[in-house]
Formats: sequence, structure tokens, C-alpha cells
Amino acid sequence: MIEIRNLTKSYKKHTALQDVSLDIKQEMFGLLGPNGAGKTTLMRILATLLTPTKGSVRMGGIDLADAEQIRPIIGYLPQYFHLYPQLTALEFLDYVAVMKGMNRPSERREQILYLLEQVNLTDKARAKIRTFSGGMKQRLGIAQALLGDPRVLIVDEPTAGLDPEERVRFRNLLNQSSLSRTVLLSTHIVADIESSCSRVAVLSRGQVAFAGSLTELQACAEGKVWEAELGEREFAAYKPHEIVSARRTGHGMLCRIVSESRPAGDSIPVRPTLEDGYLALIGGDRRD
Ligand SMILES: Nc1ncnc2c1ncn2[C@@H]1O[C@H](COP(=O)(O)OP(=O)(O)OP(=O)(O)O)[C@@H](O)[C@H]1O
Repeated sequence: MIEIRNLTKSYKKHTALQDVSLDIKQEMFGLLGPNGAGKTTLMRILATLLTPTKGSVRMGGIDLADAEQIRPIIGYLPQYFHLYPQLTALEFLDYVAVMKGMNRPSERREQILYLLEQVNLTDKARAKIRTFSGGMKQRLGIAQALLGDPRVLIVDEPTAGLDPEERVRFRNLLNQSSLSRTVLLSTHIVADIESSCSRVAVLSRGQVAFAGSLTELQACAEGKVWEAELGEREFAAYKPHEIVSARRTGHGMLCRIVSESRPAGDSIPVRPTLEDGYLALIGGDRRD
């Protein structure tokens, strides 16, 4: 469905994306990566808001450069987006629908009411957006992205800042949306990928460090995850990204460690999680 070939984007001297190639089918595809890895840059290119320096993208066989053909098939929820606080949910969605070229009022009305129901905001249809919680705003954001029934939905870090209940609700909404379209979800939150995506790519410093199934990503930490009880000095000797979790015990800290080498002393190898796989892969490349 989406074929990304040798995509490069430079902002003056800084190269944010370098030679990125990916194939995304009709599926829910996750994009992981630390801060500054280039996720937003890639998403903005796919949403036709940025022009790549080099490379090409085709969606459903249409070249991304063909803006007139490509725009109607894309729905985009940016990381930060502006909602008009004085408008009601209905007024806002009607405004976006008009912007998307939906000219028939009856068609707009029908789709808006359907989407408000999908995102569970029917009872807030006539409430002003300024009264909405963060989760309600994100759900309204998804509704605006789904106006026009796009074949590709691009969502950039949509669950950051949501409470656990809203995050689960939002993930379910994305899962539901992915039944009939391609969804590309960018996030830092490994649990979001785990619960929703069939495949994932990891960007690191603008390059594809990994692309494959969740099981394959998990396997990147095979033989590199350990549980060990560490004293204060041993604990301090590890790099921050190597200790995934630590719990105080009577004698020190019981730590989960992602490391190429077996920790000294009493340590036992443990089965990696998806997060371990991600951490083993990006390791010291993390900038945050
Ligand atoms: N308009 C710009 N001009 C110059 N540099 C930019 C611009 N936009 C992004 N960058 C740089 O490009 C790199 C990639 O940024 P991008 O926002 O795509 O990363 P990201 O993976 O989405 O990060 P985050 O998770 O923090 O949102 C960063 O080093 C960033 O500082």
C-alpha cells in the first residue's frame, strides 16, 4: 500500500532522514524511535506537508508528488494540532469537512454524526471544544482525520499525555479504524505498538534501524536480558539505558538489565519483552 524508497530529508545542514525505505501493507504499522529520530519528519512527508530532498513514495500506486490525487486518500492527526476552542465538535468537524472538499451538507452531516458516534463523542456534539479533556480532543482529532474515509491514516504520537483509560480507549479506536485501511502510528510508547500493530519499524538518527514483526523486534534482545541484584556501586557503573527497571530489596536493587555481556555476580538470563528488544536495538543511540 505504501512504498517508501530511499527517502532523504535535509533541513539545511542537518539530515533528519537518510535513505529510508519501507513497505507498509494494509495493516496497523508502528513507527518507534527516540526523540529526534525523524518520525515526525517522515509523517509530515507522507502527509504531503513536507517535500523530501530525495527519494519517492507511492500510496496505493499513486505518487506522493501527485498532491491532487493523493490528498483525498490521506487522513492525518499531527502531534500538535489546533482545535478552535470556541467551536462545538459539530461545528469544527463541519469546518474540516468543507476544507476537505465535502460540498454536500447532507453527506457532511451524515458522516460527522457517524464519526462522533465512533469516537464516543455523540453526547458532546454541541459542547464547545474548550470544555474538552485531552482524551476527548484526541478523539475529536481522529474523527477529523477520518472525515472523507481516507485509505491511509497517519497518527503522530497520539497517546502522549493521555491517562491510562483514555490511552486504551484511543488504541481501540485506532484498532477499529485499521480494519479497513492502512494505519501508520508513530509513538515512543512501546505498549501502544504491542497492543495494536502487526509490524513495526524503528528509526534511529534518521535511518531505519529495524523493520519487521514484533516477535523479530523482541528477538533483538535474545540472550541480552538479565536479572541481577546490584549494590549501589555496581548499579552506578551501568549506563542509564541498560537498566530497564529496578526494585529495592533488603541488600540492594533487583534490576532488569539489557546488556551484551552477562552482569558480574549472581544474575539469571530472562526472556526479553518487546521493550527490551527496542532498547537493545537503539542502545547507546538514544539521545533522550
Ligand atoms: N524545521 C526544522 N529545521 C531544522 N531541523 C529540524 C526541523 N524539524 C526537525 N528538525 C530536526 O530533525 C531531526 C528529526 O526531527 P523529528 O521532529 O522528525 O524527530 P522525531 O522522531 O519526531 O522526534 P520527537 O519524538 O521528539 O517528536 C531532529 O534533530 C530535529 O531537531
